[in-house]
Amino acid sequence: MSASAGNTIKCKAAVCWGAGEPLKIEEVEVAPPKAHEVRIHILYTGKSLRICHTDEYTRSGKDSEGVFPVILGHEGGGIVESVGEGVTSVAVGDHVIPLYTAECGECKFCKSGKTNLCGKVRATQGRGLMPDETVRFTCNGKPIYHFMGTSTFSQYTVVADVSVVAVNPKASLEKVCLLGCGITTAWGAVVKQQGISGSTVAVFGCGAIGLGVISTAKLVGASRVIAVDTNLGKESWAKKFGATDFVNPTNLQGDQKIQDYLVQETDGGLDFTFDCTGNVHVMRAALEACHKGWGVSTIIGVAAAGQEISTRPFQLVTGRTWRGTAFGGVKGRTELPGLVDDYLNGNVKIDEFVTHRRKLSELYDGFHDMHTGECIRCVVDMQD
Ligand SMILES: NC(=O)C1=CN([C@@H]2O[C@H](COP(=O)(O)OP(=O)(O)OC[C@H]3O[C@@H](n4cnc5c(N)ncnc54)[C@H](OP(=O)(O)O)[C@@H]3O)[C@@H](O)[C@H]2O)C=CC1
Ligand SMILES: N[C@@H](CCC(=O)N[C@@H](CSC=O)C(=O)NCC(=O)O)C(=O)O
Ligand SMILES: [Zn+2]
Ligand SMILES: [Zn+2]
Repeated sequence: MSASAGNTIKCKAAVCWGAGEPLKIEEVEVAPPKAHEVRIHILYTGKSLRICHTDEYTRSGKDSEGVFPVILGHEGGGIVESVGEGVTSVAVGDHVIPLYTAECGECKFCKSGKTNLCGKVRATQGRGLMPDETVRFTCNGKPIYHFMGTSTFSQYTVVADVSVVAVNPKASLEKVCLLGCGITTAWGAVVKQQGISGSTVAVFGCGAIGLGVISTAKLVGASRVIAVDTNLGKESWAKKFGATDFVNPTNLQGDQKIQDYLVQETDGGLDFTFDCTGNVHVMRAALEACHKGWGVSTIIGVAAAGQEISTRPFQLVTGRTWRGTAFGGVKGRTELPGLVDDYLNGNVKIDEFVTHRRKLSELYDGFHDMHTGECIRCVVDMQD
């Protein structure tokens, strides 16, 4: 047991006090873990300079589940500081990755074998609470909500035991923290679909998610991988990660739509497409760029509250499939240790995604940097 076990820990965290407000570095109190909870010393947390779009989306007030004040962050790596009663899956000193998609192994979802969407803690998680409907964070006496069951923008966080996995300590947490979201999502979105080997693929949006989809599609043997992005600076990134072609949809002749261009360019459409933008118009284009009879389009991007997708039902009647994925369909506790080993063996790229590093005190600066479009992933050193 560590010396701090059983005591409240005072540490620094980036707190968002209200929708649309900046993050403020504050001293917070982190209560000890209750039964079936784990307190983690977070060493690194990842973000796009967009802080992984999803944190920014909640900060901005566009998330229908957003609650404030809150400690955001969901792509972290750390070391278990203490555990509550009944925790058997991780121990003090383990190197761990918090999981925003829990895996209890016992609920209807987990037992179905059909999905990674565990139901055990999702309802309380969506309300910013621990499973017992209370919070472990306070700041100046005020309770602070949790985020996605992880809250990695704090030097210490508390998570449910079903929401954390121990990984090989030989892997640098500075790198594998990124498996907490983006890279794993992209990897799973590709490897969990049959038939991508030998097929044509189009990837809309070349941030970390899109680049991860491109590199995994290449890895599994896709015959052609077309990257689509409005940001010209992404062409060299897309090619570096394995894209065979790059198209800027704003540079097409006349008023040609990107889906029409792609259908023409690929003799009837793509076998597989992926939306990695979160833009509902792009999602439609990605579906309509699929080949009649068999094309499959996967939505990965998260759209703001109130946004809806649309297309002519004829697109589906004529054999295209529209689907989506959360955390790439990956079951975190079962599969992340293997993915970490794949990284150590050189079979999964992580280092190539890291374009920026920041100190905790600079975490919010990243929100400004995000508008430069130069960042793929930024790793924040939470001790600094
Ligand atoms: N389903 C899941 O489990 C997960 C979903 N996500 C979601 O995935 C999405 C992508 O995340 P991330 O890669 O970090 O985001 P980024 O913002 O880093 O990347 C998105 C890319 O798409 C480009 N883009 C914007 N508009 C268009 C357009 N109309 N056509 C083509 N490209 C466009 C952007 O260009 P520019 O920079 O110039 O705007 C940028 O290059 C987000 O919505 C995120 O919330 C993330 C993780 C997990
Ligand atoms: N609260 C949001 C939900 C946004 C969302 O879809 N999140 C993804 C992960 S995005 C990571 O960067 C996800 O896993 N969804 C499944 C889930 O159970 O939340 C909203 O209400 O829009
Ligand atoms: Zn479950
Ligand atoms: Zn994310």
